Amino acid sequence: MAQFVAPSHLSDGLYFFHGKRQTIASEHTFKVYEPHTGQVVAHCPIADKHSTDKIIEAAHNAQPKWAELTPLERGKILNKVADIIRENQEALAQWEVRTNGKPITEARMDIASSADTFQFFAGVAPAALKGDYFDLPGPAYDRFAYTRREPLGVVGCIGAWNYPFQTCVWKVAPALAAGNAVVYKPSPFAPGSPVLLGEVLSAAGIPDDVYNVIQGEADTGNALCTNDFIRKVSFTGSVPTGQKIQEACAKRNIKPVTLELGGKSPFIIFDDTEIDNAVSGAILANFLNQGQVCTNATRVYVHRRIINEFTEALLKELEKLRVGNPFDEKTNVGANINEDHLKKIEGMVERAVEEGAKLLRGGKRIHPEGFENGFYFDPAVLTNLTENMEIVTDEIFGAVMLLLPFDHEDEVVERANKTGFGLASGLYTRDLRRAHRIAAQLQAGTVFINTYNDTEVFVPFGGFKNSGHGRENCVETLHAYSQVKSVYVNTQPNLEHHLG
Ligand SMILES: NC(=O)c1ccc[n+]([C@@H]2O[C@H](COP(=O)([O-])OP(=O)(O)OC[C@H]3O[C@@H](n4cnc5c(N)ncnc54)[C@H](O)[C@@H]3O)[C@@H](O)[C@H]2O)c1
Ligand SMILES: C[N+](C)(C)CCCC=O
Repeated sequence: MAQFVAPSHLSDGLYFFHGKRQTIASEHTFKVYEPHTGQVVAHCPIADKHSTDKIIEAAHNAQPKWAELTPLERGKILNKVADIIRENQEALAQWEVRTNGKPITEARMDIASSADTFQFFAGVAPAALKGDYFDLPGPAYDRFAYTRREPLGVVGCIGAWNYPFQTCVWKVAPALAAGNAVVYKPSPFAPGSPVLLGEVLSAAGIPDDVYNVIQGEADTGNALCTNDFIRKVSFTGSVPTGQKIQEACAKRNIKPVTLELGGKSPFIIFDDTEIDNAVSGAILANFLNQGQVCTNATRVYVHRRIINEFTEALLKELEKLRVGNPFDEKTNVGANINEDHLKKIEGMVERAVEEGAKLLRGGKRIHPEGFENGFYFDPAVLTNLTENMEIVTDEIFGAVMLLLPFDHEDEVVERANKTGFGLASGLYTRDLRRAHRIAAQLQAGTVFINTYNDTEVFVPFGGFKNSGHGRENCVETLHAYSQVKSVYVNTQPNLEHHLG
């Protein structure tokens, strides 16, 4: 068992199988960028169907031995994974910054919570992966039934780029705890983190081929979804890709899918709110991770009576915002994932302004000193918006806050729910009865009251409506990575009885 040592480079060896980092031969590659410098740091080979199938087959062969361990035995190994992640928190966080461009202070939180995720599933699996017992007619010791919770086999996971390490862990920890093998395909925009996790898992004692990483784009993802050995797919990404994945999985073996998709969350601020608290909440709901957060609440509804006061306090607070070098402890906003994404955000802001929106700050690419080629965007605040503008209806996935006035509770709830998405929502008020009344009406998988973007590994996370189905981060997740078998028992077989 090799000890985990954080690598000095990730320019090759971006695959993980047979228990170690590997590379493969391929005619096609994609470029890997370092967002904070804008430099190309690797050319990663793309896995075609043949390479994908081979790695999945090895996972299929390795899985039964892993499944033979009891959940407690697997849990002991997963607890070691948590320990190794904690021991290497700083090195892993530094890699997360290089991979994604986020501020180091946020990357440290992602890594710490990933350790908690392994510890949580290691601890709950022995109690959660249990069966039931049922009496049947006759003496209880003659006829009874029981259920067993069994792993699915090999689980295919496909990840997004905004939380590369954490997204991977949210899938891999419960899948492994439930006795499955995993084949993970990261986003080509952030391919390194799952490979580092592979080295951590091996150092903790996960058997070879139980955890694997393949690389590629849509075709590789599709090859994973349509492989017969894959018994479930867990996906994090956009709604259109989620639709394609659900369709591919339905056509090939009716694979169950967990879909963690996009959002367009509302954030409602009532006029009884402490303005400074609401300002902090709105900043957290919009500019965390450069705004590239699925739960982000770009639609900030502010009661008309306080909107001027709120806007003034917000703009004053944002004067302190530091955008730039993500390794600097004082930086609040780092680099966006890539140039295309940055242009997409800029384009949405430009079109909104053309449609009549007023830009109160930011909204443009900037070139911080020393990092001129990195993908930096000055967070935007827009007002003078209408509900049917593209920027108000579509997911931006960038640091753009939209200020929308409202007058009445019923009106704002209706406007908040007027979206196909349903991932998250938030509200700020001192009136707790109103807070819970609205929480019950908001059509979203998570509601934040006087807070935003909290995540705990034991609290379910997932979407309503087009934001997906299935949950991560809770005991029930183990059920999504296992299946129930019912066993009927007759301890007194009596053939005569059955023939009448
Ligand atoms: N709900 C959540 O937990 C959550 C978390 C993070 C991001 N997201 C969402 O993810 C989106 C941003 O991420 P993205 O740009 O990486 O999303 P994306 O849908 O473009 O890509 C996600 C992944 O799917 C792969 N892929 C693309 N086409 C595929 C296909 N046809 N078959 C199989 N795989 C395919 C990509 O290579 C990538 O690994 C946003 O919409 C965001 O809200 C959701
Ligand atoms: C940890 N957060 C901030 C809730 C992000 C969850 C993953 C969504 O992008």
